[in-house]
Order: sequence, then C-alpha cells, then structure tokens
Amino acid sequence: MSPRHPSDYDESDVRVRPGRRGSRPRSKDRPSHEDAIPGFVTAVDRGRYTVLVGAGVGGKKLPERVVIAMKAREIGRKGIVVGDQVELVGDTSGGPDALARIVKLSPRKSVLRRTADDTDPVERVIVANPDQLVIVSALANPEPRPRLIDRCLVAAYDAGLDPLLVLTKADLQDPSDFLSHYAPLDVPYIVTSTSGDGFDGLEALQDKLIGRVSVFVGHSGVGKSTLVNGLVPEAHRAIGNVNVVTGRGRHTSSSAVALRLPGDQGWVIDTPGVRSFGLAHVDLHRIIEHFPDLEPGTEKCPRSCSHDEEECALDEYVASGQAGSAGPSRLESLRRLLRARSGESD
Ligand SMILES: Nc1nc2c(ncn2[C@@H]2O[C@H](COP(=O)(O)OP(=O)(O)OP(=O)(O)O)[C@@H](O)[C@H]2O)c(=O)[nH]1
Ligand SMILES: [Zn+2]
Repeated sequence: MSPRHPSDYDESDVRVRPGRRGSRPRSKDRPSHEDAIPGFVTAVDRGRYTVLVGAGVGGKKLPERVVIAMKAREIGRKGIVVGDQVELVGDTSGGPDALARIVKLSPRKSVLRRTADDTDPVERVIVANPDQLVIVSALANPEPRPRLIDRCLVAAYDAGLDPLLVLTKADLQDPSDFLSHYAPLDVPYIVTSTSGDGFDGLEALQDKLIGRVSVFVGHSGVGKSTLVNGLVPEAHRAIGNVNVVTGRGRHTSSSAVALRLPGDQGWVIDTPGVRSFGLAHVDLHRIIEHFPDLEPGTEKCPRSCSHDEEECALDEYVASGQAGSAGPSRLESLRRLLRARSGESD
C-alpha cells in the first residue's frame, strides 16, 4: 500500500474557540464539542452535505434521521466527501429547514482517489472509507475496456481496497474469453445478466457486499444503474432525482452517492460513469507492484529498470507464456500507463 497522504489523516480536532475576553458565555449556536453527534456522509451537493445520523452510526443510540449540513468554518478548506464519518452540531433534528454544521471530520481508513488525467497535480478524493472497489464492465455493448479496468485495478490496489469485477450483459456475450484475460490475477468476479424480469447474478453480488462499503465504478452504459437499482430498489437511480434512501438530498449525476442495502447489509456508493481513471497520484515506481501477474517477471530486469526499455525482462517473461495468455495485453497496458504517467501520450 502506498504511503498515506498526511492530509488524509489530519485529525481535525476542532475545538470551540475560547471567548476572546475571558469567560464569555457560550452562545447557543456554538455548542461545545461534546454536544456533537456522529454521522455518515451519503451525498454532497454544492456545499450541502446529506448526513445519516442515528442508529448504527458512530455507536450512539439516537433516532435515525437524515440531516442536511454545511461545513463549519473550523473545518477550513478540508474536503468532505461521501463516506466520511463526521460530527455535527446545530440543528440536527432533520426537519424540513434544519441545517446542521459539520465540526469534525474523522480520520479516514481508506480513500479512493482519481485525477483528471495522469499528469494532473490535483488529485480528488472521490470516496472516503471504502472497503471494496466494484469495477463494472459490460461484456458487450459497450465493449469491455481492458485498459480502463487495469487502471481501476491499480487504483484499488494502491488504495488498499479489495477489487471485485462485475461483468454485465452476459446475455449478449459469453464471459469465458474475457475471464481468461484476468485469470492470472485472481480478481474475484461476478457475471450478471438481465432477461425479462430476471436478474442473474444479483444474489451472488449481494453476498459479496454484505457488511462492506463498496464503491461502484464503470464506464457509462455498462449497466451500473441497472445493478444499483437491482440491489437497492428504492434508489431509483436512473428514474428520479429525489432519493428516498438518503432522504431528500438531491443527488446529481456529477457526484457519488451512498445507498444503504436493504436490511442494513452494507453500503453501495454509486459514482458517475467514468471515461478515464487518472492515476497521477500513484507512485510511478510502484505501478508494477499493482500488476501482480507481471511483477515476478521483473526479477531479471536491470537495476532501476523503468519496465519500458529494451533491456526490460518483462518481454521475455511474457513471450515465454509465464504471464498467461493475457500477458501481452497486460504488458501493453502497463507500458501505456507508465508512459502516460511520465507525461508521454497514451
Ligand atoms: N442486454 C442487457 N442489457 C442490459 C443489462 N444491464 C443493463 N442493460 C441495459 O444497458 C443500458 C445501460 O444501462 P444503465 O444501467 O443505464 O447503465 P449505466 O452504467 O448506469 O450508464 P450511465 O447511466 O450512462 O452511467 C440500458 O439500456 C439497460 O437496460 C444486461 O444485463 N443485459
Ligand atoms: Zn523491467
């Protein structure tokens, strides 16, 4: 796992500022830190955070409700994203016009990041505290994009998340060819298909999500919304704007949203369809570690091999078949990624 960025682990230990002149009584709208209640951020929309408060969140026993909140000044410029555990003060009643304030952001145990492209210095945390990255790809219509999948795998390994491949539309295309490509990687996978009213593979997918926070990523059109609606029927992902699971928080397709699985079995975090998955934040020298099928082949590389040079031992390793039938395309994928990260065009 790559080293964490210090900013992720800043304990935003927000204290109420003492009154400037001695013992000014605390005003009502500035409660002490002890009054803060824990919550889980399920959606973010233009500076308004939808936060689930109550049962099962943070261990305190409170009636469960959805609270809309804004960031308190103390939080500063620190970003708060879906999946964050926070503490709230102010009007946490969850009433129609209630607005609470987030005064504390808890340290994150994991983060999924993405950059706009591979050289972009601005990295974006898309989701906090996920356990699993669910990479959704259609087997056909649209065609699978192995390089995008490889990038998502790198992002998952780099963030310390368990990857899960979900291959949709198996009614259109047999999955065996595609699966042989990923066989040497031992990535767990689920194959799904819809037909009439039926949804094959959905139960197997549900089993993989139990008790976990799973982020779904995929190219537009792969059937991600169809999956999410199958898993969380109240989500109505493709149909309406108002989300009955997260309450009234309006979610647009431009940001992630956390949806609770029926029976409180876990969380699905749906993200907008991606075209690319920028990896500027991944240490260039560690990218090879995220290709576990190829890494053993680097033993014979010259010292400090870039793995994109003539002397690189990977060509021979792959040619000898030791990386399996997908070896050549995986090596191409690795090298394209290395070049893109070095600023050369992909
Ligand atoms: N044949 C077939 N079509 C499917 C399957 N799953 C979804 N589709 C269709 O694929 C199309 C895209 O599905 P969506 O669920 O909207 O895909 P998405 O990934 O959410 O796409 P965006 O909303 O653009 O991000 C729809 O017409 C679905 O009906 C499947 O298993 N088999
Ligand atoms: Zn090499």
